[in-house]
Amino acid sequence: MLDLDSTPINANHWDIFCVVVDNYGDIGVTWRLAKQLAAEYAITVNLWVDDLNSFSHILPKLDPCRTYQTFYDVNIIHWNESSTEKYVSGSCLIEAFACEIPSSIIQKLTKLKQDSPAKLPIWLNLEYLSAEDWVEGCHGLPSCQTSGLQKYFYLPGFTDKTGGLICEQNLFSLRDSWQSDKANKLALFAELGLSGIEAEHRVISVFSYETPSLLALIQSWQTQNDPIHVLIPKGRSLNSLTSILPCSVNEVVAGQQITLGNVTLHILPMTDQQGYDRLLWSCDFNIVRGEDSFLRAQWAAKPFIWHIYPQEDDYHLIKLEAFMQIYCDNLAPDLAKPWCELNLSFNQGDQIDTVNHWQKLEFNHLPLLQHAKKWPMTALNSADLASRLVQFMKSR
Ligand SMILES: Cc1cn([C@H]2C[C@H](O)[C@@H](COP(=O)(O)OP(=O)(O)O[C@H]3O[C@@H](C)[C@H](O)[C@@H](O)[C@H]3O)O2)c(=O)[nH]c1=O
Repeated sequence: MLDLDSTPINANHWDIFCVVVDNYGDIGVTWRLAKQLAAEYAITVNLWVDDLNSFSHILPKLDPCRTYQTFYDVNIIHWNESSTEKYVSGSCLIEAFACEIPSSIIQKLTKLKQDSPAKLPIWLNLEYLSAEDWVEGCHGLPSCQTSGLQKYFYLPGFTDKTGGLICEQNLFSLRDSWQSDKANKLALFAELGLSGIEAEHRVISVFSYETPSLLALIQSWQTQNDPIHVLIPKGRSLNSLTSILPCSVNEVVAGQQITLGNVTLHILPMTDQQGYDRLLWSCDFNIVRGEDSFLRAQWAAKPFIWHIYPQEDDYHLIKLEAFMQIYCDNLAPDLAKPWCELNLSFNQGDQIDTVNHWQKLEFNHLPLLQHAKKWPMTALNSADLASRLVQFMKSR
């Protein structure tokens, strides 16, 4: 067991601080990054997280009652007042998504700046992913704090002037080898306890927020000729389906199977991130949300709908437009149009348009799939986030 009192801390270690605002995205992104830095760059990473209960949904082996534990060579520390008192500075300090590090740490850093400035860690604020144009101009900018310390803005993004996208070096080869054999997906479905799925059946995963569009889509699939399996982890998507569930949402259990005409809803347990990646690789279409599942759906090389995290004054629709524009850059207009309209209407909760655009796209499934296969290399734009981050650190 890791214990900061007894463990010698390598002065080159990195600290990543994460506040779980809601759901799993904040911890999802920082956990991916921490694992990759440890595995590919042999960096000792301390991941400080304020809510281990949420974290345990995507890392089932995590014990929410323990302050220090290590998985995949990442030191996971429950961030609270007493644990942060033991903070020892390393070479990099990442505040994820503008979560504010405690004043006790700022005081330590301020003192370090006076006593031995060369030992100050590079302090970064890792921002949310956006495809908007302004990201290039703000990525890497320094910001002087009232404490006199300097912090940099690190902005992920899709172009070479941004901080890049999280993607492990071997991810695409693992995905390709998984997808090259249909037996893999069938084995995964069996492992998850899903029955009745045959190799040629259409399988769609759903990890969305609440929206009437989801209900409309599932109702439209019910009347189709071919079987469709909808895989839904227990969570927020189900709140939109109360009118078609045989019981209340609270009574729904993982493993449950609900038949609605030609549609079978399979309720899934949450799995770890690796399991979720495999699920995305195994489905024909994925409905995803937030930030991390949105990116992983792109890496899965399958067509998807992005249910973007709603923001005030519909700002999220601007972010959605920005992404759709780059995603459709090399896509034929007669395909790009219905795909964008499907995403927009799904996000706006427009039931009629969502179903109409879905139906238009169905006939174009193959070209959309071909585009989805090409997209990951285009999006990655020569270097992933972790490698750009390591370069960024070297250049400071
Ligand atoms: C369904 C499932 C997801 N996951 C993981 C994948 C992701 O890492 C994580 C989900 O995170 P996201 O897709 O980002 O969606 P999200 O909606 O959960 O998270 C967020 O979105 C951000 C944009 C907001 O700022 C956050 O505050 C947060 O709300 O859960 C699993 O590991 N196993 C599973 O079974």
